[in-house]
Amino acid sequence: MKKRSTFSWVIHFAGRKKSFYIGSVLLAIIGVAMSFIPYLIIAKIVGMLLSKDMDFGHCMSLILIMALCWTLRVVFHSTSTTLSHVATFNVLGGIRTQLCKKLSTIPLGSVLDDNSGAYKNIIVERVDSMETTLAHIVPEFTANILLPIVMFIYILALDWRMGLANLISVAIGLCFVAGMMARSQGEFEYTIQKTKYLNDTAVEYINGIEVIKAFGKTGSSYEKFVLAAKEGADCFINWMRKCIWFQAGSFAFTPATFLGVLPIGLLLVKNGGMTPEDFITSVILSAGLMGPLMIAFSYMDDIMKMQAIFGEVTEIIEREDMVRPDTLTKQPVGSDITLRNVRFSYKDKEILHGLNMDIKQGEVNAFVGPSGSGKSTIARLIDSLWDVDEGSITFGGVDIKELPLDYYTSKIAYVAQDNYLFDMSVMENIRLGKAGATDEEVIAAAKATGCHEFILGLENGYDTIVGGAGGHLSGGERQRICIARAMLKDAPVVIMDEATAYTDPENEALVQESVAKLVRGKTLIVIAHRLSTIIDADKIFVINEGNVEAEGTHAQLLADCPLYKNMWEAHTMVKDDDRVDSVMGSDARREAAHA
Ligand SMILES: Nc1ncnc2c1ncn2[C@@H]1O[C@H](COP(=O)(O)OP(=O)(O)OP(=O)(O)O)[C@@H](O)[C@H]1O
Repeated sequence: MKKRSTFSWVIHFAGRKKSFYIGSVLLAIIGVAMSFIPYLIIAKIVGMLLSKDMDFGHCMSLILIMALCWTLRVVFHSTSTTLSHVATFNVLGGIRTQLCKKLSTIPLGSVLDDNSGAYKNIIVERVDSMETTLAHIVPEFTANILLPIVMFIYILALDWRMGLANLISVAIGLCFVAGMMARSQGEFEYTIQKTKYLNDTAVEYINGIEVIKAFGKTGSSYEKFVLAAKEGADCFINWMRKCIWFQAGSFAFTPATFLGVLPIGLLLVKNGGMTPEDFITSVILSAGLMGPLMIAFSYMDDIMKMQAIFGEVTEIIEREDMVRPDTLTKQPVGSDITLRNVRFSYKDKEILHGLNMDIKQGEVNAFVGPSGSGKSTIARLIDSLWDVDEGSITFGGVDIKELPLDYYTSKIAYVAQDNYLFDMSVMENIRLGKAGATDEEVIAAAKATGCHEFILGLENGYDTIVGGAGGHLSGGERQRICIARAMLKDAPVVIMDEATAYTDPENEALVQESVAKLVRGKTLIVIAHRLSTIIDADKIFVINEGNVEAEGTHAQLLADCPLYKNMWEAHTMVKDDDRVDSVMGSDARREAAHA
């Protein structure tokens, strides 16, 4: 992809509001003209005074014109800033929309591999922090750069020597700037990096506060945050320490135009090379020359920060999308899923080593195997959350890479373990399964999965707002709402990551009941953690170290697959232990009651 400059990104994101930026620049230019006129008027009045040719009435009308110019300058400047703000909010909105869109088109792996705090930080805070710079830079920069240029050209036209005399202090100031740049090379990027790390750490700390408290890690996690804050402060102080004297030198000398203008001008007047009126005009204009430029230069830091943020934004935006066609060219027949010689790695570590699987339409399939063997990875590949590195996955005989993403995702409903519910009503959360579904359809899906009664029992029924990540509901309730959402989606294939949590018998029975209703007549792929739930499956795949070690029914595998047999024995033993525990528990209770 062609690399774009920050300017080109701004124009790109401004979309139809880019004309607002153009308008903002034009108004800023008119504002500059309004700022320039008063200087000429002052010079004119001083000239009249010197030539003893002063007409009071004329002077008063000039002063009125000056006042009008100042007023118009404020009007044009404010309008320019307003337009620029409107365009800027469009840019920020555009960036955020594109970032969010991008997160859904790049492989999920590349999103999950990154620190989640970093995404929040960039989408919310970093983008927001550009607002002031971006909104003010157009009018301010235009005015503060253009006005001195116009003034400088005017001085040159009056007397080119006076023009050049202005540059003496600028040259000295620039030497200090060059020294500053040389001393702080690399420091700026490092400071930005550390600040970003600090922000990410802060977001991560807040996100993980529940876990941190639960595991008593407040001290060590807080330490990480404190260390990041200290590093951030240290590198900033170090950077400032290196620059401060050079910065002070440049601030002191650059605006001191009188250092060159006064001696050279006086010499010219003395030798008859310039009239006193021109001298006065040049001095007045020179006095106002550098102030605006210094203001413009003070934006440099912000501009560099903005460029760094655009760098982070474009790094995400330019990531490679999952390659999928826009239109359906090959129509799948049925919904059989076939995996052939599938290989897959997370970064450099190969997890799946040439898998083959046949998942038949309408059957119940289970993936079982030791923890970390690759069950969830296979399910995510089937759900097209990642792309296979080698081999293929077909759906109804067509390679899923040849199917439009929208089409394919409409065929698969994924019920994950850690089901996410958005901070909105139960009704809206279920409706996410099918865009535009009516309330009746949502309620029908909830009834079909046996959730209707418990939803009606919530504080505001279907209008109950569930907190961020569904925090106001129990784990079992969250999962059942997600099952209702999947039901509404009505996809022919359901992938279910069986919950390992919330395994209390009552909830388990309710969830199982909901699942049974959800998958009637559909293909079910269940990642099973409790073998007792899948003994009736049509096909059980035993996954071990990224390979299919065996496949068959429960009875076949018990007879032929030692790994499955061991797992089953371990599972039934745990169940027996549970029973022993509960008996002992009731005995203990009885003893306690007697006591
Ligand atoms: N995003 C990731 N980046 C790097 N490695 C990963 C990632 N996700 C999973 N893995 C690794 O891939 C391997 C397979 O993980 P996977 O989650 O597929 O196993 P699983 O059989 O579903 O395990 P479990 O039963 O414990 O959920 C593990 O070694 C895991 O550490």
